[in-house]
Amino acid sequence: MSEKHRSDGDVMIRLEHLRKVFPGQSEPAVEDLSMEIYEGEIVVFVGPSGCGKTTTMKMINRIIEPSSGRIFIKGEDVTKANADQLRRNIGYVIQQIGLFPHMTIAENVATVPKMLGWQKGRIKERTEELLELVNIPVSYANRYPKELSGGQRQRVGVARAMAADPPIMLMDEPFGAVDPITRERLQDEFLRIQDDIRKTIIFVTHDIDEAIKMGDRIAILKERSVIAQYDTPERILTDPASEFVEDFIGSGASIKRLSLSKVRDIRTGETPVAYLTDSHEEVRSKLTDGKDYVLLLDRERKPKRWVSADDVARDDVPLKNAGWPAVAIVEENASLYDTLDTMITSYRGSAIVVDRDGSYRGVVDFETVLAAIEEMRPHESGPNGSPNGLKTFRNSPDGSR
Ligand SMILES: Nc1ncnc2c1ncn2[C@@H]1O[C@H](COP(=O)(O)OP(=O)(O)OP(=O)(O)O)[C@@H](O)[C@H]1O
Repeated sequence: MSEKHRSDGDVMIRLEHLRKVFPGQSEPAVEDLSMEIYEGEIVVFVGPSGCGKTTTMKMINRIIEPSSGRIFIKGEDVTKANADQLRRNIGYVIQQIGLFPHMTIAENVATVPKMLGWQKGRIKERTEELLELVNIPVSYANRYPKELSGGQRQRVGVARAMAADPPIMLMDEPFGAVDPITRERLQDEFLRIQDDIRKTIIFVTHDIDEAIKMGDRIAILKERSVIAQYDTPERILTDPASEFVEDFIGSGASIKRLSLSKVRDIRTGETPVAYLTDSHEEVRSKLTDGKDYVLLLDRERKPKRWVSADDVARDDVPLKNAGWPAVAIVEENASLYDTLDTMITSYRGSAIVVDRDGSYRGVVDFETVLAAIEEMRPHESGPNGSPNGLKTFRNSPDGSR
């Protein structure tokens, strides 16, 4: 069950012809939405402002009552179920104003367990466990929300939503109100947590890049929550269903795809290597057959320095000072996007790939990455082909693009 992008999971949430017309409005906010959400997946709702994302999400926990249509959770029709009961099974994280300002961090996290009548000891234990999970020092338990940073408040919001261990979580722009660096960290942390907890999550965002990063599946919504495409990030990027989706993805679909591919999935190259403890003669012997550089490794095979023939010409310069430091290093699970970024800023235009322990595995250069991009392209020709390949992923049925 832990594999990403499964298509064979159990359906956790089924929405059938959901519709919402707010009182006094002539147009529906949500017109006729049907979809299935698989257990353990993160489904991201993304779409332009006012298209109905929040309304749709709030109908799932019935903060907003649907005008018509039905909601099933694990096959059970909950459209008319007791709404309080329902909400206990659904954690809810909202942007910014999520926390109760007059309650301490611990009290905020304990809201639902308290409502459920848990014993004090159990609540304390759970609160501490959750604060640890979301990276908040337990010593902050008695602080008030205003004494925390924006990122910390968001973490507490996530902890609170998870308190009673609900199988479903709704997250409405949960990381929207923090700076980009904190946001990225919160996203990474949350994905790490999700790897363990495997909740079924509906995640609302404006940001297509966040959707691509967080989603096992993405629902791109148009006005009135009409689904423009509901698919995996890969499929959305490689095969956008319409011009609307293409426009929503924006420019650089190929570049965005690079954030989904890992460097370990492509063929890495080799470079001559030697050890810092080797003799100069030994290092020089590797610089034959047109090889210009040798990568020097330490005893644990961690990359340390690049050297050329000139750098090792004199035996009196110790190898640990010869050449220049090897700094453009990426882990095998780095995305191609990050790898490319590292390569661009590196002196040699290549990156050294290491395993989790930091030991040398290989090198990648622009050619390797370009070859990988080439392989990602569908092998089609004709009117859809474009020389730079950047807009050719779309496989339109009418062959018009
Ligand atoms: N309580 C309400 N009463 C009347 N109209 C509402 C209400 N809540 C939302 N709407 C309208 O329903 C439509 C969808 O709003 P909703 O908040 O669901 O959109 P959204 O996609 O979440 O937007 P955003 O991304 O800007 O948060 C909008 O036109 C909005 O004005």
